[in-house]
Amino acid sequence: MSRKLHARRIEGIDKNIWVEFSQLAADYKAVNLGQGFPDFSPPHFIQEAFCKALNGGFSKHQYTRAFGHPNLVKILAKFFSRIVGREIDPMEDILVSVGAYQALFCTFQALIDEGDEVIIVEPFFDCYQPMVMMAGGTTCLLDLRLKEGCGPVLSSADWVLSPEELASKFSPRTKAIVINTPNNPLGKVYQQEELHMIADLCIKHDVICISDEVYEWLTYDGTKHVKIASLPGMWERTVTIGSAGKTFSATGWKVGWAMGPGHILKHLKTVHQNSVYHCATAAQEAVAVGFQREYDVFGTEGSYFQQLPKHLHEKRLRLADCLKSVGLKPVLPQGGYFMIADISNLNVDLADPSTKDEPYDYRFVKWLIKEKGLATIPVSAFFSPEHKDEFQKYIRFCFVKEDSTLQAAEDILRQWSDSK
Ligand SMILES: Cc1ncc(COP(=O)(O)O)c(CNOCC(=O)O)c1O
Repeated sequence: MSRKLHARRIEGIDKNIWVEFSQLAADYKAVNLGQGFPDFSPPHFIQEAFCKALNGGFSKHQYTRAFGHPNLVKILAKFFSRIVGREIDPMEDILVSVGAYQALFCTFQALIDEGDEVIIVEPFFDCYQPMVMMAGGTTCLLDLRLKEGCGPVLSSADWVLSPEELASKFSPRTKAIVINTPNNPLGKVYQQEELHMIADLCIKHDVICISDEVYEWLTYDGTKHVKIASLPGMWERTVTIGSAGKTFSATGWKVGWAMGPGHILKHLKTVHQNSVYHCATAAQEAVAVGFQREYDVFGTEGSYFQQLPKHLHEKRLRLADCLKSVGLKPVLPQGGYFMIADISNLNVDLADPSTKDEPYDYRFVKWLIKEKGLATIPVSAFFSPEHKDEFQKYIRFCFVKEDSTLQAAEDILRQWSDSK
């Protein structure tokens, strides 16, 4: 066929970090600290809820309400009304999606037009920029910067927004700003004053805030997660993105949601009903049961939302100690699943000719997979093409893994370090 096949909207966004590196990790049977998914099962109560749904009669095997299974949207509204301090309408203010990915896609497709600018804070979860481009928008990039006078052990809190630089990115063409807190890959948790700074500018310039909060329950050392939608004047202009996969360690179920005022959500629903239309009924029922349980035990030791961060806290410190012991410089995350580490101290002969034109961190990660059998993710993948070169000396480790997996990774790193 001689005619051009692909649509203009997908030009330049065909490469995907997850497709490339997950395949490489599988091909080399590497210990996988790469893609962000637990290598353990969801908690029993939600597995049992899924089994009960599957054996709960025909209706859980058939279509349910397009914008979200009634049991799920009702408990999501009830649960998060208590968090944001306002009444959330389950039928108007929530769209259940195929993971947070689809909630993000519906948001950009529904709200961004040709010529609209979207402010994205770097480093960012890689799909934001391609999704803005597919919607016809333009990205306006803003870097988190390492603040002056950081201590010897870096924390994600050391990366901050410049108030002046942030303000300078807002223009009459700015339609939205995307924030992700806790942040992937850095693990930064935006503090109240930073969120107020963003909120003030959104209100001043009449801009939508898209707040990706999929790691909302995973904060450490007493760090508090604040929902920007709960700040004065922000509910009306914020789309909050959530993920049952990250909330209940069930990434394969692909249940997520967008939450916000009905006058915005109605447009996301238009995209949803003209694309995916519907999410898995049984999985939604199981997530609804999970949230009802968590509603009943919220804030107590029995809550999974308390237990998981406690469980991951130890893993996070153990990984940081291991990385430091082999000459890497970890950045301790305030939240999330991931820890980045500076690899600039390591002199490795990256002789593989097949990767010579790739960024240094890509080449290093491929070498680590192929030669040492350990999978991680290059952090320049979380930067725009325009800024990739400035951030090629970090790699990302995922620590939401069984202790045996972390031990296997440590053994590889220590053997390598001893042999240098
Ligand atoms: C910030 C963020 N938003 C959204 C999502 C997607 O969430 P869901 O799985 O619910 O679609 C993810 C999942 N990331 O997983 C890939 C990785 O970083 O290793 C995410 O990190």
